[in-house]
Amino acid sequence: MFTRKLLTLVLVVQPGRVLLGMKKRGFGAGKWNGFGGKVNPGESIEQAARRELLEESGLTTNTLEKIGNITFEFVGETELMDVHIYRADEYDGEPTESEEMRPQWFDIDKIPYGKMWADDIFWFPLMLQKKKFLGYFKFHGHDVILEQKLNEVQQL
Ligand SMILES: Nc1nc(SCCc2ccccc2)c2[nH]cnc2n1
Repeated sequence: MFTRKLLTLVLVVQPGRVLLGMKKRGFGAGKWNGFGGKVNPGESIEQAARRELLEESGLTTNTLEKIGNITFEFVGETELMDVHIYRADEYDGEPTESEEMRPQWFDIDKIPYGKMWADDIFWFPLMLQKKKFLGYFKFHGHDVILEQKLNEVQQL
């Protein structure tokens, strides 16, 4: 019996570069990732994505575009992670370090996949091409992918 936990992830993309944050603590600590986290009761998923982006990076955006939805299963855990992924092509503010994240811009051809979640190398190219996708990744621990599905879709 699986339950699902709603989570958000926002990638801020500018021509030729993407903003990532080094997660300083908690889930995924030590990996570069987009900005995101939990959806609070009474909050829409999009509102939660905006809130986490502001809390973790200091940025706001008018252009949050839903680009993907990936479900993560971790062997031995009965709670699936239902991650709703957004792309922001514009932003206001300055990337600011928070308790959770240390933001840094990366050239598209220098994205540090070796220091990111192992699934990212599969769907980042779709995200960067503004394609929409649905995915499922089954992890053993935090580093080994046992099974994966990833399909481009026309609408989410
Ligand atoms: N890129 C990526 N991100 C996540 S978790 C993102 C959602 C999240 C969860 C908890 C705190 C903050 C943000 C992943 N999990 C497994 N593979 C993964 N790939």
